[in-house]
Amino acid sequence: MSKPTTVAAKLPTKWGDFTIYALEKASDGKEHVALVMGDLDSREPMLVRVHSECLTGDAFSSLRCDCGPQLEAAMQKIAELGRGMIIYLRQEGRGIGLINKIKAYALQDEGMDTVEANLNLGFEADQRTFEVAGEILDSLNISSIKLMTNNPRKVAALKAENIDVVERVPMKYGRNPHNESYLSTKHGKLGHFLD
Ligand SMILES: Nc1nc2c(ncn2[C@@H]2O[C@H](COP(=O)(O)OP(=O)(O)OP(=O)(O)O)[C@@H](O)[C@H]2O)c(=O)[nH]1
Repeated sequence: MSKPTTVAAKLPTKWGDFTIYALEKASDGKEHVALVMGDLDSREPMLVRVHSECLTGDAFSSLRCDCGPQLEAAMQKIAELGRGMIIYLRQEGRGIGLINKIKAYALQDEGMDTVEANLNLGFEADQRTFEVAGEILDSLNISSIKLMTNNPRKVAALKAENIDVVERVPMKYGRNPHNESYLSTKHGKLGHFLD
Protein backbone atom coordinates (compact mmCIF):
# COMPACT_ATOMS: atom_id res chain seq x y z
CA MET A 1 0.00 0.00 0.00
CA SER A 2 1.32 3.49 -0.79
CA LYS A 3 2.25 5.81 2.07
CA PRO A 4 -0.47 8.30 3.08
CA THR A 5 0.38 11.83 1.98
CA THR A 6 0.05 15.06 3.92
CA VAL A 7 -0.70 18.67 3.13
CA ALA A 8 1.07 21.26 5.27
CA ALA A 9 0.98 24.92 6.23
CA LYS A 10 2.44 27.22 8.88
CA LEU A 11 0.45 27.49 12.11
CA PRO A 12 1.60 30.24 14.46
CA THR A 13 0.10 29.72 17.94
CA LYS A 14 0.31 31.48 21.29
CA TRP A 15 3.04 28.96 22.26
CA GLY A 16 5.08 29.34 19.10
CA ASP A 17 5.23 28.49 15.43
CA PHE A 18 4.06 25.02 14.44
CA THR A 19 3.52 23.45 11.04
CA ILE A 20 0.13 21.79 10.65
CA TYR A 21 0.04 18.58 8.60
CA ALA A 22 -3.30 17.11 7.52
CA LEU A 23 -3.33 13.49 6.52
CA GLU A 24 -4.90 12.84 3.12
CA LYS A 25 -6.72 9.53 2.74
CA ALA A 26 -6.43 8.28 6.31
CA SER A 27 -7.55 4.65 6.53
CA ASP A 28 -10.72 5.61 8.46
CA GLY A 29 -11.62 8.43 6.03
CA LYS A 30 -11.51 11.13 8.74
CA GLU A 31 -9.55 14.40 8.72
CA HIS A 32 -6.72 13.99 11.25
CA VAL A 33 -3.93 16.49 11.81
CA ALA A 34 -0.48 16.76 13.36
CA LEU A 35 1.12 19.94 14.68
CA VAL A 36 4.88 19.79 14.39
CA MET A 37 7.64 21.96 15.78
CA GLY A 38 11.35 21.43 15.07
CA ASP A 39 13.42 19.03 13.06
CA LEU A 40 11.62 16.07 11.49
CA ASP A 41 14.87 14.62 10.13
CA SER A 42 16.65 14.16 13.47
CA ARG A 43 16.83 10.52 14.60
CA GLU A 44 16.42 11.62 18.26
CA PRO A 45 13.09 10.30 19.66
CA MET A 46 10.42 12.97 19.22
CA LEU A 47 8.24 14.21 22.10
CA VAL A 48 4.70 13.36 20.97
CA ARG A 49 1.20 13.86 22.35
CA VAL A 50 -1.45 11.64 20.68
CA HIS A 51 -4.60 13.50 21.67
CA SER A 52 -8.13 12.27 21.00
CA GLU A 53 -10.65 14.90 20.00
CA CYS A 54 -12.66 16.44 22.84
CA LEU A 55 -14.73 19.35 21.53
CA THR A 56 -16.09 20.15 24.98
CA GLY A 57 -12.69 20.16 26.70
CA ASP A 58 -10.41 21.38 23.91
CA ALA A 59 -12.61 24.15 22.48
CA PHE A 60 -15.03 25.03 25.29
CA SER A 61 -12.73 24.58 28.34
CA SER A 62 -15.10 22.06 29.96
CA LEU A 63 -14.11 21.09 33.48
CA ARG A 64 -15.75 17.63 33.20
CA CYS A 65 -12.48 16.16 31.85
CA ASP A 66 -8.75 16.94 31.75
CA CYS A 67 -8.46 17.13 27.96
CA GLY A 68 -8.09 20.90 27.45
CA PRO A 69 -5.31 21.42 30.02
CA GLN A 70 -3.46 18.33 28.72
CA LEU A 71 -3.52 19.66 25.15
CA GLU A 72 -2.34 23.10 26.24
CA ALA A 73 0.40 21.65 28.47
CA ALA A 74 1.60 19.43 25.62
CA MET A 75 1.83 22.36 23.20
CA GLN A 76 3.67 24.42 25.82
CA LYS A 77 6.13 21.60 26.61
CA ILE A 78 6.88 21.12 22.91
CA ALA A 79 7.42 24.86 22.47
CA GLU A 80 9.78 24.95 25.48
CA LEU A 81 11.78 22.08 24.02
CA GLY A 82 11.62 23.48 20.48
CA ARG A 83 10.75 20.08 19.01
CA GLY A 84 7.75 17.78 19.17
CA MET A 85 4.40 16.83 17.73
CA ILE A 86 0.71 16.84 18.63
CA ILE A 87 -1.24 14.17 16.75
CA TYR A 88 -4.89 15.21 16.98
CA LEU A 89 -7.13 12.24 16.25
CA ARG A 90 -10.78 12.68 15.31
CA GLN A 91 -12.10 10.09 17.72
CA GLU A 92 -14.41 12.19 19.88
CA GLY A 93 -15.72 10.64 23.09
CA ARG A 94 -13.21 7.76 23.14
CA GLY A 95 -14.52 6.86 19.71
CA ILE A 96 -18.30 7.02 20.29
CA GLY A 97 -18.77 10.46 18.71
CA LEU A 98 -20.00 13.78 20.06
CA ILE A 99 -23.72 13.09 20.31
CA ASN A 100 -23.16 9.80 22.10
CA LYS A 101 -20.64 11.47 24.44
CA ILE A 102 -23.30 14.00 25.38
CA LYS A 103 -25.74 11.11 25.99
CA ALA A 104 -23.04 9.55 28.19
CA TYR A 105 -22.63 12.86 30.04
CA ALA A 106 -26.39 12.91 30.67
CA LEU A 107 -26.16 9.43 32.19
CA GLN A 108 -23.22 10.62 34.32
CA ASP A 109 -25.39 13.53 35.48
CA GLU A 110 -27.77 10.83 36.79
CA GLY A 111 -24.99 9.08 38.73
CA MET A 112 -23.24 6.63 36.37
CA ASP A 113 -19.48 6.80 35.94
CA THR A 114 -17.85 7.33 32.54
CA VAL A 115 -17.40 3.58 31.93
CA GLU A 116 -20.90 2.58 33.07
CA ALA A 117 -22.39 5.28 30.82
CA ASN A 118 -20.58 3.98 27.71
CA LEU A 119 -21.61 0.39 28.49
CA ASN A 120 -25.21 1.46 29.15
CA LEU A 121 -25.32 3.01 25.67
CA GLY A 122 -24.11 -0.26 24.12
CA PHE A 123 -20.50 0.79 23.53
CA GLU A 124 -17.21 -0.46 24.89
CA ALA A 125 -15.58 1.61 27.63
CA ASP A 126 -13.05 2.78 25.05
CA GLN A 127 -13.69 2.28 21.33
CA ARG A 128 -10.49 3.91 20.08
CA THR A 129 -7.90 2.43 17.76
CA PHE A 130 -4.55 4.03 16.94
CA GLU A 131 -3.70 2.89 13.40
CA VAL A 132 -4.04 6.45 12.13
CA ALA A 133 -1.40 7.71 14.61
CA GLY A 134 0.89 5.10 13.05
CA GLU A 135 -0.02 6.34 9.56
CA ILE A 136 0.76 9.96 10.49
CA LEU A 137 4.10 9.10 12.11
CA ASP A 138 4.99 6.91 9.15
CA SER A 139 4.09 9.61 6.65
CA LEU A 140 6.41 12.02 8.51
CA ASN A 141 9.16 9.37 8.88
CA ILE A 142 9.07 9.34 12.69
CA SER A 143 9.61 5.91 14.20
CA SER A 144 10.83 6.63 17.72
CA ILE A 145 8.90 8.74 20.25
CA LYS A 146 8.54 9.87 23.85
CA LEU A 147 4.81 9.68 24.45
CA MET A 148 3.02 12.21 26.66
CA THR A 149 0.23 10.18 28.29
CA ASN A 150 -1.07 8.62 31.49
CA ASN A 151 -2.77 5.82 29.57
CA PRO A 152 -0.86 2.51 29.43
CA ARG A 153 -3.27 1.18 26.77
CA LYS A 154 -2.31 4.07 24.48
CA VAL A 155 1.36 3.12 24.85
CA ALA A 156 0.55 -0.53 24.05
CA ALA A 157 -1.65 0.42 21.08
CA LEU A 158 1.11 2.57 19.55
CA LYS A 159 3.72 -0.12 20.10
CA ALA A 160 1.35 -2.48 18.27
CA GLU A 161 1.56 -0.04 15.32
CA ASN A 162 5.35 -0.61 15.27
CA ILE A 163 6.13 2.72 16.90
CA ASP A 164 9.11 2.62 19.22
CA VAL A 165 7.81 4.30 22.41
CA VAL A 166 11.10 4.83 24.27
CA GLU A 167 9.56 6.71 27.21
CA ARG A 168 6.16 7.58 28.72
CA VAL A 169 5.99 11.21 29.86
CA PRO A 170 3.25 11.72 32.54
CA MET A 171 0.55 14.35 31.81
CA LYS A 172 -1.04 15.22 35.14
CA TYR A 173 -2.83 18.48 34.41
CA GLY A 174 -6.31 19.87 34.86
CA ARG A 175 -7.60 18.11 37.99
CA ASN A 176 -10.51 20.11 39.45
CA PRO A 177 -13.56 19.46 41.66
CA HIS A 178 -15.77 18.74 38.61
CA ASN A 179 -13.55 15.98 37.17
CA GLU A 180 -12.39 14.37 40.44
CA SER A 181 -14.63 11.29 40.07
CA TYR A 182 -14.06 11.08 36.28
CA LEU A 183 -10.30 10.92 36.91
CA SER A 184 -10.66 8.33 39.67
CA THR A 185 -12.75 6.16 37.31
CA LYS A 186 -10.02 6.52 34.67
CA HIS A 187 -7.51 5.40 37.27
CA GLY A 188 -9.64 2.62 38.78
CA LYS A 189 -11.38 1.16 35.72
CA LEU A 190 -9.31 2.24 32.70
CA GLY A 191 -5.88 1.82 34.31
CA HIS A 192 -4.56 5.37 33.90
CA PHE A 193 -1.52 6.30 35.99
CA LEU A 194 -3.17 9.15 37.90
CA ASP A 195 -2.66 8.50 41.62
N1 LIG B 1 -17.29 8.48 26.14
C1 LIG B 1 -16.73 9.45 26.86
N2 LIG B 1 -15.63 10.07 26.36
C2 LIG B 1 -15.07 11.03 27.11
C3 LIG B 1 -15.57 11.43 28.36
N3 LIG B 1 -14.79 12.45 28.83
C4 LIG B 1 -13.82 12.65 27.90
N4 LIG B 1 -13.99 11.81 26.87
C5 LIG B 1 -13.16 11.58 25.68
O1 LIG B 1 -12.03 10.89 26.11
C6 LIG B 1 -10.96 11.10 25.19
C7 LIG B 1 -9.71 11.45 25.98
O2 LIG B 1 -8.63 11.40 25.09
P1 LIG B 1 -7.10 11.51 25.50
O3 LIG B 1 -6.93 12.59 26.52
O4 LIG B 1 -6.31 11.59 24.23
O5 LIG B 1 -6.80 10.08 26.09
P2 LIG B 1 -6.76 9.43 27.49
O6 LIG B 1 -7.23 8.02 27.35
O7 LIG B 1 -7.48 10.30 28.48
O8 LIG B 1 -5.23 9.33 27.85
P3 LIG B 1 -4.14 10.47 28.20
O9 LIG B 1 -3.15 10.37 27.08
O10 LIG B 1 -3.55 10.08 29.50
O11 LIG B 1 -4.84 11.79 28.24
C8 LIG B 1 -11.43 12.19 24.25
O12 LIG B 1 -11.85 11.59 23.02
C9 LIG B 1 -12.64 12.80 24.96
O13 LIG B 1 -13.61 13.31 24.07
C10 LIG B 1 -16.72 10.76 28.86
O14 LIG B 1 -17.20 10.98 29.96
N5 LIG B 1 -17.25 9.78 28.07
